Amino acid sequence: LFFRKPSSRRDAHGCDLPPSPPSLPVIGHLHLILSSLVHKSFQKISSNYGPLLHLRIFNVPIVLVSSASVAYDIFRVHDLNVSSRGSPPFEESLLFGSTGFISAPYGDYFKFMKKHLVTKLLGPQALERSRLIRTNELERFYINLLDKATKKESVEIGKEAMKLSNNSICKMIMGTSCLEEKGEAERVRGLIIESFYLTKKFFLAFTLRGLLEKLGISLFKKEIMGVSRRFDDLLERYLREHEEKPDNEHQDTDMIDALLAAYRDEKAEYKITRNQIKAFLVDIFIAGTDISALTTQGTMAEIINNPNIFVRIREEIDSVVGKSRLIQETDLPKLPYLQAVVKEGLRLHPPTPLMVREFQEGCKVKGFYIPASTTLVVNGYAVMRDPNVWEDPEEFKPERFLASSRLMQEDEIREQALKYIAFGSGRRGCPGANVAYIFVGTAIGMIVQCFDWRINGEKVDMKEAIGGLNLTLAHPLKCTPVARFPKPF
Ligand code: HEM
Repeated sequence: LFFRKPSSRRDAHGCDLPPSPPSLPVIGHLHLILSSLVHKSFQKISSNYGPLLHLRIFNVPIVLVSSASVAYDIFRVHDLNVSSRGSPPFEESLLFGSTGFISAPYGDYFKFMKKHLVTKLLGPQALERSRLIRTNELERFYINLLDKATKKESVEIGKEAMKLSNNSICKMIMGTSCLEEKGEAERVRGLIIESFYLTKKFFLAFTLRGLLEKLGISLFKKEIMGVSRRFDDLLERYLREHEEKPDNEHQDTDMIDALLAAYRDEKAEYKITRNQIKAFLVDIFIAGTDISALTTQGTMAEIINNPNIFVRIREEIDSVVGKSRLIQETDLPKLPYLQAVVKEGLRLHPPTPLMVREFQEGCKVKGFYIPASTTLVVNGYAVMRDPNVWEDPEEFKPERFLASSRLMQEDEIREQALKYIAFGSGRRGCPGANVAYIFVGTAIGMIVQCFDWRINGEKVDMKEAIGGLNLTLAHPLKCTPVARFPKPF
């Protein structure tokens, strides 16, 4: 009586919806994903029923994708159709609101902001301009660990790595001086941490927004607006300071200058609002800081559990960098094994295991019909552990990412590339991948180059948990550094 097969809905050409596991009345498939590790529940469903499924949570239709081959078909043929994420439930909030960048539909506002994001912050030339900021922050990270080593104190790798990425991003966006004087980076970090505690609630409100709107309920609005207001105070103060700088201090190369100029210019190519600038900054802080730190933590945990990998990274760094200076980001291209280790860390422990989009129009995928407004969930965790395309998918084997000598057809290369989907794909793929590789690569490089590590017990416990919406270790990695060199660099 309770389980029912979904009615087979078809399009005008007689095409079926993708297959669907048995569902319950009213709640649909909710009971199948109630565990705290939703990506694992999704992975289990797809290993039982297939890599392309149609699910329903209450009245919300979802298409779940769990293989490289289906992800390839979607991003190759339907990328534009899935380049929006659906409108968020809180219009006026800077945090998770509709003025944000991450939730913006693929259109003029999104393209305008993305152009500035790439040219002024995350593109290769912008990254070259801000290199000194990251070099100084890496040095600070090193000095801090050295201090802990002298005092024989343990550190939480995730927390320390978060300081590194947060300080770097804040300074890349907001400049060095104002931050150091007033401790603004600390304040931003506090707000980001609070935001992470709210992401799960936001996701629930987002998924059920249609139903909640009909019932006149605005779930979690008060808490989310509270954090939004505090972000607003901080960013408004910062924008005003930026506007009040004497003209000769404006270099006109920084992203905020360019956005404020567009805000003031009546004839700008896109007329942005002040709220849009602030919501955009909130999104960059949230997207860029904790996720890089979680990657550093997960990857370091694997390295500590695999001492032979630790030794091989150190040997590579010693042969390229030597023993008389600290690793720098310009060394990374000459350190292929270290890069492979970071990629393997992201494959096994993707901090954002689920990617959520929305089909704007009805379409066909692998011969199945997908109606317009269906939510798309790509389970990157399952794709990157798919036994059909990865050898020993559960093992930490960085060598798999070292250049292969086999020549592949262009299509095969793209399909193979989509089996590694840690940064998503297509127009809405992560624009921060390059800087993320720098943060994680230099952090891990320095940690291995300069310190040995002691842990409590034989092995790091790799049990997973979800913090906010991100995948993390259930027990934060705590270990004690032992300085390798008698004198600091
Ligand atoms: C290891 C670190 C990181 C990982 C694993 C990661 C992963 C991702 C993923 C999976 C997405 C969704 C992509 C999709 O829907 O296809 C995303 C989006 C995004 N990421 Fe990252 N990211 C990282 C670091 C960063 C950094 C450092 C920044 C910026 C400073 C950043 C900025 C963004 C932005 C703005 C978006 C939204 C893009 C859009 O909506 O078009 N990310 N990221």
